Amino acid sequence: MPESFGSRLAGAIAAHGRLCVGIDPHPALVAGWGLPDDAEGLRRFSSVALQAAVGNAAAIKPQVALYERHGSAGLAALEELLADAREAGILTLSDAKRGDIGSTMAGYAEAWLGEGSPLSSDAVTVSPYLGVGALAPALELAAKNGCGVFVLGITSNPEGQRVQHAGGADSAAKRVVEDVAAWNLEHGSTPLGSVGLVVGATVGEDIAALGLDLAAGAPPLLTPGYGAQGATSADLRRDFAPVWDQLLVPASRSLLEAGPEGMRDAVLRASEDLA
Ligand SMILES: O=c1ccn([C@@H]2O[C@H](COP(=O)(O)O)[C@@H](O)[C@H]2O)c(=O)[nH]1
Repeated sequence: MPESFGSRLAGAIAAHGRLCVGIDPHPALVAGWGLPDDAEGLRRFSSVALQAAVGNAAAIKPQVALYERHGSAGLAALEELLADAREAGILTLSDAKRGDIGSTMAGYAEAWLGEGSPLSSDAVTVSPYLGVGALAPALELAAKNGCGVFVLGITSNPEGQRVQHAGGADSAAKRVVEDVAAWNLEHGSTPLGSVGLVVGATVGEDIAALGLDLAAGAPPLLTPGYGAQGATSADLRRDFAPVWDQLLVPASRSLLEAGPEGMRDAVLRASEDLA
């Protein structure tokens, strides 16, 4: 059996800290970096962002949508980034938010977690709207290949609440958290589970309100919202204190806005802020 993703992630956090560098080639950022908004521009953008992250962060998180804008040429740039990151020894978490019925989910799983697949990543984000059970092909392939899956729990955007909080004390979000805990408890949760949750840094106060037990099954917690969306390290320390060791904190625009020359320093500052 390969080393589990939970174990690999815990090792990466111990070695490089809990920052995850988001690589989001928004058109305005690409232009601000003096690059053309085409596949070649994305390639150069990704390469500089990767170099800023290597050795200074636990993982990178490319935002797949922003590569998909350029069709197959954009995805080729993403494939190159993933290969370069693998070569550099930094974990890759592709933010693709995939989700479908089980038989189709198997296709997504092969694409993002399959051994030797062009877009193969260490982990991928998935949506549980069709049921956590429908994600089984991804969870199973991840376990087989030593990869990880991050399931949307409570997201950082204000619009998420209407769906995710639905059900009150037995909310949709709570059921997702419970299903992820059950999977990790059955398949391994030491030092961390290999199935994680996305829990927005901006909605940390909702954890208690919804009665979410984020410690059960030790899911890694990806907490978008730190930086550009307004959440601070103080917010994270207040709301996530009992599960601090499970945190993988992504930041994209707040690092990328520093530009190609300033990005490495921005990464170092954020990493220090989260230490
Ligand atoms: O709940 C969620 C889930 C995913 N995201 C993604 O994270 C980054 C955040 O970027 P910033 O520039 O650091 O705000 C982006 O790729 C989102 O699609 C999220 O924000 N919230």
